[in-house]
Amino acid sequence: MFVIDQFWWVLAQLGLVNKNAMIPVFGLNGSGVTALFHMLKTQRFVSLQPTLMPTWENFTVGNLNISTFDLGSTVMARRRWPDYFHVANAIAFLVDSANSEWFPESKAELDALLANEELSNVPFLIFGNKIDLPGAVGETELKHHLGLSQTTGKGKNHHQGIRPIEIFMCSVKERQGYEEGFRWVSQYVGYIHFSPFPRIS
Ligand SMILES: Nc1nc2c(ncn2[C@@H]2O[C@H](COP(=O)(O)OP(=O)(O)OP(=O)(O)O)[C@@H](O)[C@H]2O)c(=O)[nH]1
Ligand SMILES: [Mg+2]
Repeated sequence: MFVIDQFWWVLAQLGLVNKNAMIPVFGLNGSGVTALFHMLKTQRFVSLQPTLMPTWENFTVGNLNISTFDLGSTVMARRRWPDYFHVANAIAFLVDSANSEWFPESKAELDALLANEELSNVPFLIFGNKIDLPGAVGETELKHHLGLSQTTGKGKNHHQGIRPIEIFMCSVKERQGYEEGFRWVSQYVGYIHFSPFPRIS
């Protein structure tokens, strides 16, 4: 089994077969999670109501088949986020880069995720969304507000025993930036077996 896994992994790294990964996507209210999923599935940008019912979503970016959940971001929904940690091969976290008032709360939620032991080896893909809006901050400023002084780097990187973490500025509306983020994270993930089901608690 180990040899087959290694062989499959090499093919996947060469882009010859698709990888699968479970990547829960979190973010504060209105950061653009549902709009992102909608764009990835239908190539269309829509204005949406806040998510109230969790849904399970699937889409493909490059050679990565991504399974994920749209859980919403109400206080109740955020309490359920940890139920999905044990199935996560990576975490994506969206920040509305045009809503500076909410940067401290975004930082607090992101810090809590980064500090969670269950996620200690899980790569983090952070999106600074809505760069199309006039008030959006740039990458350096957003990194400062989120306390991300050192990130892994956007290229191909070697595992150095340190959790990969990187930020990608994007606009779901303008279809910019998010695919690069998923391509970056794809170098760290890709498993044949995973359970898509949340823990019952
Ligand atoms: N200008 C602009 N608006 C965006 C972008 N992405 C999302 N939006 C809009 O922002 C609003 C909130 O987006 P949603 O996708 O519903 O946000 P969400 O993260 O799912 O929010 P909750 O369901 O409340 O957790 C919607 O009206 C989207 O159309 C973007 O890149 N640019
Ligand atoms: Mg939503």
